[in-house]
Amino acid sequence: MSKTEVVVYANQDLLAAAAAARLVTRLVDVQAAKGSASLVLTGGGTGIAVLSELRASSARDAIDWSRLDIYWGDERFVPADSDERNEKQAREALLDHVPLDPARIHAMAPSDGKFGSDVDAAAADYASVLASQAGPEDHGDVPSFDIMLLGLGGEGHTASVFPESPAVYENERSVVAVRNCPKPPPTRISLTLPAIRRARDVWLMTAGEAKADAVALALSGAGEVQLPVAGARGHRRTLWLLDRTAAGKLTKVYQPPTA
Ligand SMILES: O=C(O)[C@H](O)[C@@H](O)[C@H](O)[C@H](O)COP(=O)(O)O
Repeated sequence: MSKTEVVVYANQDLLAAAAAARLVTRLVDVQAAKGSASLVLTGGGTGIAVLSELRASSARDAIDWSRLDIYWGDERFVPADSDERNEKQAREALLDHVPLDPARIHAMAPSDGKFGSDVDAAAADYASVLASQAGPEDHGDVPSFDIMLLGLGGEGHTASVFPESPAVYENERSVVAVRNCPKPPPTRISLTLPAIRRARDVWLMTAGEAKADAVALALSGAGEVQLPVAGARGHRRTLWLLDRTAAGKLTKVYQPPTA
């Protein structure tokens, strides 16, 4: 039975630093247990800030970078060298500064890659990459990711799955193309909620008052069609890492000690 935990930090900087520290601990434990680990990255300010904090951490090299598989939960369908690309931001924040095995960095295709402007082909290709990485123990065509990092929007999107969008109704495919996305840029590639739920741990990381309603609704049982982040659950654990403002509308159960 999956469990949900909520941890509230005083501010966004502390949230990012603490999430990075948690990543070191969890990835080291997973690698000690099974030799390798898999981490799914997210775009967005908080997600990239966590990677920057991980790069700066004095404990970061306790992780065996050569045995870490990197994936993305979503990607903006833009040219490879665009500053809007999640992969480029992640490389600048962390990936290009640690000794990862390049063959274990599984990026989604850019709009100037081998599929050109065909975002559907690029999404289908990533689905096949996931299928190729899944093993018999995964019982399907998506790996059981050890940790999936996700952000969320004020209206409840996560990855690039937006409320009432075609992606939120997708129950067959693991990866879809997203068009006319309310958050620019408009064309993206995203894991679907069923694929997100293949993760052992889902870590939802967000800060700011603008997210408080979505956080409170998601933690009080909102439906995933209207609030996709409510459907982002790990099959082992769902961990919400928040700053005080994003947690501002939660019940007292989740409020940090007043001291
Ligand atoms: O590619 C993206 O834009 C992200 O995957 C998106 O889901 C992001 O995580 C949220 O919109 C939160 O972004 P902020 O942390 O910047 O609020």
